[in-house]
Amino acid sequence: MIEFRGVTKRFDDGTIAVNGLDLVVEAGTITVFVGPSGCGKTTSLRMVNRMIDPTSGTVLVDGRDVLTVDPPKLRLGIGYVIQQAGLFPHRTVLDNVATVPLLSGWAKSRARTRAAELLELVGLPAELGRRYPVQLSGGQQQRVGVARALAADPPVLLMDEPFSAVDPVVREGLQDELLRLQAELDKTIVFVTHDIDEAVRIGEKVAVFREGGILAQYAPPAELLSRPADDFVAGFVGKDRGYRSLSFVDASGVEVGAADTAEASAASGGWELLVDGENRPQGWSAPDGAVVPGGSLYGEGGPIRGALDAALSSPSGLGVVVDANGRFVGVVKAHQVLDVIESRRG
Ligand SMILES: Nc1ncnc2c1ncn2[C@@H]1O[C@H](COP(=O)(O)OP(=O)(O)OP(=O)(O)O)[C@@H](O)[C@H]1O
Repeated sequence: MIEFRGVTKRFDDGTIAVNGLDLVVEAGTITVFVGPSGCGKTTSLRMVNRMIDPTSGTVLVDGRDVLTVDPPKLRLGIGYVIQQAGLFPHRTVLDNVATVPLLSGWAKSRARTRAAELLELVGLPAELGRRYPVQLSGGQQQRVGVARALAADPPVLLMDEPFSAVDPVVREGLQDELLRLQAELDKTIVFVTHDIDEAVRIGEKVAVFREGGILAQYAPPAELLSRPADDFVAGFVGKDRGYRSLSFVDASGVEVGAADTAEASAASGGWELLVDGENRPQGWSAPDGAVVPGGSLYGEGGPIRGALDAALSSPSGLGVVVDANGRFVGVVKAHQVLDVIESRRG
């Protein structure tokens, strides 16, 4: 657990970067610090591993005031990942990952074996270990940065805009990878970003900072979207928040209709779903016989947002529901989904 108690940071030039921060990061969770530029996210993060010390107040890691722990010792238990990975350019990927174990006194062969395991853990092929950082893509470098931070198996991981230098598609892949890793490793992670979509996607709790280093709201993502504390947070979480909040609502109660393609056709004014030999949707046949691409597919059991999107994006107006193997299960209509949302308003 990480705890900020009345933490303020005033730099020598008088800038107040963090102002009276009170916040608890629960062990084994991903907490995201988000907010506009200059609102104190990085300063708050760096007070955890003592790259910056507070002017007043206390930061505790597992109940210990960090000011009572020697910084090098403290940092052995706290992995740190930064934007563009911050890898050592003249060391191979494997040696980059082995850095911390070597610093902790491990024998070289053991450190390298561990480094190889970590590359596998973050989804990189072993042969990349022999390359130098410049010979990797941005996304691969970020994975190496994560592997390096995990090398000493620290209980705490600090991540400062780790994925912001890569394009949106790679970024989403890295976010998924982080969520997968976290399900396995159960670290206490603090993740800084200025991207609210990234924050609500990966955070179990999200701290929204405002200018002047003030905490505006600290809540689970669903609550931020459905009940922003004030106009600043509402503005920051942005447009479409009603729709986006459906990402956190389950779809129980939405009836999936007509599990066969012929019936789907009857219900849709001549539109017919096309499936392959494995019953996987391939698009629609329009009433005039033209073949058109399908809309988004809704994976059974997913959040209700996916069901609504499938219906809205389908050329026939029938959202296509598939099982975990991508096989056709049935169809949903937008009004059915909306009826369920309405009925839950209570
Ligand atoms: N060493 C320093 N001396 C003086 N002011 C500083 C120093 N470091 C940061 N600041 C100021 O403190 C404030 C908070 O900075 P910080 O880097 O924590 O913000 P941030 O929210 O992480 O911003 P960004 O998203 O742009 O990285 C800013 O106004 C910044 O200019």
